[in-house]
Amino acid sequence: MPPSAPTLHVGDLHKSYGDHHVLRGVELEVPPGRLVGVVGENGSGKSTLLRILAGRLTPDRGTVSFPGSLGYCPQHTVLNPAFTVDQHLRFFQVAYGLPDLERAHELLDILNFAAYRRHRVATLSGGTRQKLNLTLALMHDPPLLLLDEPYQGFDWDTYERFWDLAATLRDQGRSVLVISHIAFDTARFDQLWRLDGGLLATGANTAGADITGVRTAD
Ligand SMILES: Nc1ncnc2c1ncn2[C@@H]1O[C@H](COP(=O)(O)OP(=O)(O)OP(=O)(O)O)[C@@H](O)[C@H]1O
Repeated sequence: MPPSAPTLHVGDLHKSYGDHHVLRGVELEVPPGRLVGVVGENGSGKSTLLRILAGRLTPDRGTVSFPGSLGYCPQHTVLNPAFTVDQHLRFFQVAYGLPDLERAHELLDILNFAAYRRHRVATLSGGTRQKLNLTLALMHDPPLLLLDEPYQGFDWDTYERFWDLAATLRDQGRSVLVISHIAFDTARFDQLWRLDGGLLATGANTAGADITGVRTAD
């Protein structure tokens, strides 16, 4: 594969719920080493799009292709309250076929929740559950990351750590797609897309300047 080939390619994606046509021909390419944002109003279809890209939902029409594996951090955590953080890591280690948990433990340190390793999920705060949710999406170091508002409930320090982590992954050549609601997040992205009327359009930052293509010189 040539280095400039997109990690993710999405063509003419359509999805309806009954007669509610949510996605109406979404086109998207995400190259390696790019941190891409998707913004849009509540109900515009952002989570629907990400769930389709992650293979959790079948589109009515269209294509999604990417080489290799992906990491998906859904908006709502899918954790088992009866199990500890460590037990979740071990389940996912088996599922991903990882030889060790070195990267997972690194992520626990980066996201600052290593102290909770032996705690059951039922006893964790919402923000700490979300840290585990994100760790489970990243621990196998996939080339493509699909993150649906991954910092919900994070304190400010962890929120900043998340963006440092996302930038590091981008710099290491990963493709990172983040759904965001927060207007001031938009400056963090190399490329910004807005989901509106079922279509993706190039976005604008809060100052109104088009930031799409900031890192697209390659
Ligand atoms: N399973 C479903 N059945 C019927 N309608 C659905 C279903 N899932 C989503 N929808 C509808 O599809 C539209 C898009 O929903 P989606 O959750 O993708 O939007 P979103 O942009 O992620 O919203 P938010 O910003 O509030 O998270 C909404 O009108 C929602 O009510």
